[in-house]
Amino acid sequence: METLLKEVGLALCDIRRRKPLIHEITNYVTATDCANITLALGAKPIMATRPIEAKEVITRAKGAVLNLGTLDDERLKIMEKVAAIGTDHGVPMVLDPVGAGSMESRANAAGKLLEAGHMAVIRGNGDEITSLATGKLIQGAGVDNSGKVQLTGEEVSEFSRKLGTVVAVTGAVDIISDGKRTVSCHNGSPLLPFVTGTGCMTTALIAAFASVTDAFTAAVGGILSLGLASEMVVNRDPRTGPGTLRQRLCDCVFELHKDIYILDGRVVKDYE
Ligand SMILES: Nc1ncnc2c1ncn2[C@@H]1O[C@H](COP(=O)(O)OP(=O)(O)OP(=O)(O)O)[C@@H](O)[C@H]1O
Ligand SMILES: Cc1ncsc1CCO
Repeated sequence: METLLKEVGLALCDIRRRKPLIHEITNYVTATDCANITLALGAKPIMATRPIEAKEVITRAKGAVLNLGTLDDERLKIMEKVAAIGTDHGVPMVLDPVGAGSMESRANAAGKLLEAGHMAVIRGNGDEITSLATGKLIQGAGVDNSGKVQLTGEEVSEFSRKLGTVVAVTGAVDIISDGKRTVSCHNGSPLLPFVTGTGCMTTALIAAFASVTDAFTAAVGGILSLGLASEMVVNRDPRTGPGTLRQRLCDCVFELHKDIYILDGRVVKDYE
């Protein structure tokens, strides 16, 4: 585990040295938060959605986010195009299947993107990942984690092999698998679900890490970065509520340093 956490720390240094461009096609609810947290980590976000810009941006990017949060038909077409071109150019892409846990139309859209290109990582909550891997929708779930699905490391590993990508399931405990290695991350704060877009922000951080390291290390790095930053915010001020947490998350991501993962990261090998 020490090696993995050291790799994450080195990847953070690489991001800060190289300042990789990250093409983020995300939703209008959380776009600003995603852009700011990407900058706070050390990468450079660009939110480009005009059809004519798709090729120009994805071919220059070192990583990409495809987030289904506020999807429309035109945006889905652009994402399909970006998924295909990004795959041809070897750009690591992270799919965030927002809402695919409860909406058939979103699950279908996610399926189209998985056909259009190769995703380095799929990051979602338990509802979303279960729906993509099994086709089962979770009744009544919205875009937020319903908490009804508690996946095991074995299941996430199986989903990773089935979907052919690294799968990162977030929640109170996060589980990450590349089908061979599976770990669980135990950092974070119970306040995080009260701030919309913390999943979207995690996905943006994973894409930044994926631009400098392998997909599995990237998923661990993005998740730990958000979790550790949230702990820093809450530990410094016991009166922290959702508004303060949102405001201060970027400050604490900005403060992260290479050794923090090994010092404070709570990561456990889950299943092989
Ligand atoms: N109860 C909790 N305790 C600690 N950390 C949590 C908890 N719930 C979620 N998290 C963390 O919050 C972040 C977002 O995870 P979550 O599963 O809530 O995403 P999401 O449902 O996709 O969010 P959104 O759609 O609002 O972007 C992750 O980094 C996760 O580790
Ligand atoms: C609330 C909400 N609705 C669509 S996207 C989004 C942000 C969290 O994913």
